[in-house]
Amino acid sequence: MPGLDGNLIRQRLADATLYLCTPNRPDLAEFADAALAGGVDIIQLRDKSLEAKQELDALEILAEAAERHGKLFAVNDRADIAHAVQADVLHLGQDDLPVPLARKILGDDVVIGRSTHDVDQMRAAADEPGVDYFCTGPCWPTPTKPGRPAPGLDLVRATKSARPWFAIGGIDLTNLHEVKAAGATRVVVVRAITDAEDPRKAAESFKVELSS
Ligand SMILES: Cc1ncc(COP(=O)(O)OP(=O)(O)O)c(N)n1
Ligand SMILES: Cc1ncsc1CCOP(=O)(O)O
Ligand SMILES: [Mg+2]
Repeated sequence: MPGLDGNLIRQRLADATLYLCTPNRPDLAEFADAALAGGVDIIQLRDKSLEAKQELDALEILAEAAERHGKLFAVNDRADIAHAVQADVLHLGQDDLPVPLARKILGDDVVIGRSTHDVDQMRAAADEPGVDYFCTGPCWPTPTKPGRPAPGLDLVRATKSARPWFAIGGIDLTNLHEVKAAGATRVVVVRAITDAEDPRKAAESFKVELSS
């Protein structure tokens, strides 16, 4: 299956407001379908426990689900795997592969995102060549990323960029209004959708709140 054209991926990124990271799970195909039907715009496999073959299998499921819904699928950390599966998006943290190296592997038709945790990193990601979007956070300490200190909403308030950027970390439907009031229009979530009894409804509720 050929990958999407880079312009189409960047158009979808420009329209994206809800980004979901999910671990692998036995019902991954049904879960991804529900989340994407509810309005998730980008779905990332984030699961450090997987062997490469398991990761490839899970990514195939996400790629097919994203294609069915006209949305984007993302690989975390690994440019080689992103290249192998023709991912739409690669997400890189501060301790991951440098962006220029990832670009060498992936070319220009893949969106690359960056994590940032303080004002200096945020400003660097806002200007760094080869970066398409970045994330700021955690907004609140979160068990999903243990040991990562939370810069909190101050970093969201400080963030200004022409590039798309997302707030991340501890965000749920009860505190989303605070994240929006701090200036974010796009969010990344994990537990708020992966732990939801009805992932489709949870995604729909996020989209309603993000569009108002
Ligand atoms: C969309 C998105 N934002 C942030 C992260 C976190 O990346 P990183 O800081 O490299 O931490 P790990 O996820 O690799 O543990 C992400 N994966 N996706
Ligand atoms: C991967 C990552 N990076 C910063 S916070 C975070 C996890 C966010 O997870 P949750 O939405 O469950 O708090
Ligand atoms: Mg990483």
